Amino acid sequence: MPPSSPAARPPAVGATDDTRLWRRWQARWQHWRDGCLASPGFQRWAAANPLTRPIARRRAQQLFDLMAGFVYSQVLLACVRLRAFDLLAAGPQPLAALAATWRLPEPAAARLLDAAVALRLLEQRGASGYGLGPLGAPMVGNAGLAAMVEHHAALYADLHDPLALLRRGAAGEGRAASLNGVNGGNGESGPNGQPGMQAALAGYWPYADTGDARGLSAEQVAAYSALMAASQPLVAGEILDAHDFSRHRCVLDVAGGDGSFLASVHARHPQLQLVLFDLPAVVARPSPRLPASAQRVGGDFRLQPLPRGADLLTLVRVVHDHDDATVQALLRAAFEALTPGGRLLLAEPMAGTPGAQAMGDAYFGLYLLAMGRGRPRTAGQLTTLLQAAGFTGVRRLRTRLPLQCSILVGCKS
Ligand SMILES: CC(C)=CCC/C(C)=C/CC/C(C)=C/C=C/C(C)=C/C=C/C=C(C)/C=C/C=C(C)/C=C/C=C(C)/C=C/CC(C)(C)O
Ligand SMILES: C[S@@+](CC[C@H](N)C(=O)[O-])C[C@H]1O[C@@H](n2cnc3c(N)ncnc32)[C@H](O)[C@@H]1O
Repeated sequence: MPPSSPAARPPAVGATDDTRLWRRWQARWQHWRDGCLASPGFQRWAAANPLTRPIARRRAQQLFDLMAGFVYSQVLLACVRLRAFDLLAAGPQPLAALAATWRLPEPAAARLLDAAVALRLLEQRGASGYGLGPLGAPMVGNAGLAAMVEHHAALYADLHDPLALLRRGAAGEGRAASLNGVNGGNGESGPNGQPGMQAALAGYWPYADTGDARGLSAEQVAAYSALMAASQPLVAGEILDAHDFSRHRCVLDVAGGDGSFLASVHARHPQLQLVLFDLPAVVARPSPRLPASAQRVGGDFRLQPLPRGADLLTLVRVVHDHDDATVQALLRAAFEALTPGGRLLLAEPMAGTPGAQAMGDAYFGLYLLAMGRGRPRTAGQLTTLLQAAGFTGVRRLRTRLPLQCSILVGCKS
């Protein structure tokens, strides 16, 4: 039994005899079950037995999908690069036409199209050729999803050697844990804590490993700011539907990127005063949808106080980028900046989200490791951090697609 499994841990102080007995039985059952599932004989029997066969087939398929997932991702990437979904939005097209448009030999185009059909991204439409599939149709015109798929090239490169990534990441975490102040890095070491070590995703998000991020140039923030602006519609609608913004007077969006979220707030609630806070190079980016009346403040929230006076402060896809010490300081600064009775709204994908567990600890766990800082947190862990900063009445708001973001709201009472 692995030492970290709950059954192997010593019973908590005060555990009753019943609890100890229950844990012992649980451990025995788990040991027996693991032995069965690992045994080729049991696997053969379960696949042959009509009662257990559906379970055996489903498990085999799930394991195969885990092994082959990286291939599926590249099929999706090829479709995105060829703009296959937007192209087929107008209607199905025959193989010859698609191959000509893409300047691919017909057999190569057929290979890709058949792969996309098998993955339900596309559908075979008889004599008409190929049309959209149920998983390809939501990609039509969705610049945010297309940009997400494209930028995964950096993560894919870092995951090439997962153990090397984990070892570099562990070195970075050790260093972060030894820091006392709120200043994340000292600027001397490379991404992931190794001097001179260059990692693709850490280079894409340069603020993650920079002591004073105010010096980042327009060029350094361009790619990630464009990705965040393109993908912002995935979350803005969820947040605006979940929380009643009309009860507020002034919204401060901290680390709000180029103002895309505030622009969506403005489109629904034009009466609200808006303040955008982000790194100087980010707030300087043009954002045509943001009204001229919106105030733009450039700075590093680890090094300077936040603008005061808002009665709603939003942190959208921000906190998971940072280690606990930085988050604690940021939440305290947010508490200070809000007017009495003001609200803090924190929105991001959260670990342990029912039905989307893989998104939290698997996808964002490794994503943020490759990025060089931060970790996915559960709603419970975030609630504890919010309460420690002084917020009361912290509650989770319902969102339609928790895969994309979950929301917590707390009050400065
Ligand atoms: C017959 C008919 C018409 C219907 C019957 C059946 C029916 C009701 C079907 C429903 C069809 C439907 C409405 C489908 C909708 C699909 C949707 C909305 C799909 C959405 C997918 C969203 C995805 C895949 C989101 C992915 C998000 C990702 C990968 C986000 C990554 C975020 C990152 C990397 C953030 C980075 C920031 C940092 C650095 C961590 O701070
Ligand atoms: C993942 S992006 C999210 C942007 C935006 N909230 C959204 O959801 O589209 C994180 C943002 O935090 C900003 N940021 C990171 N570290 C910061 C710091 N120390 N001070 C101010 N902004 C920072 C980045 O520039 C970036 O715009």
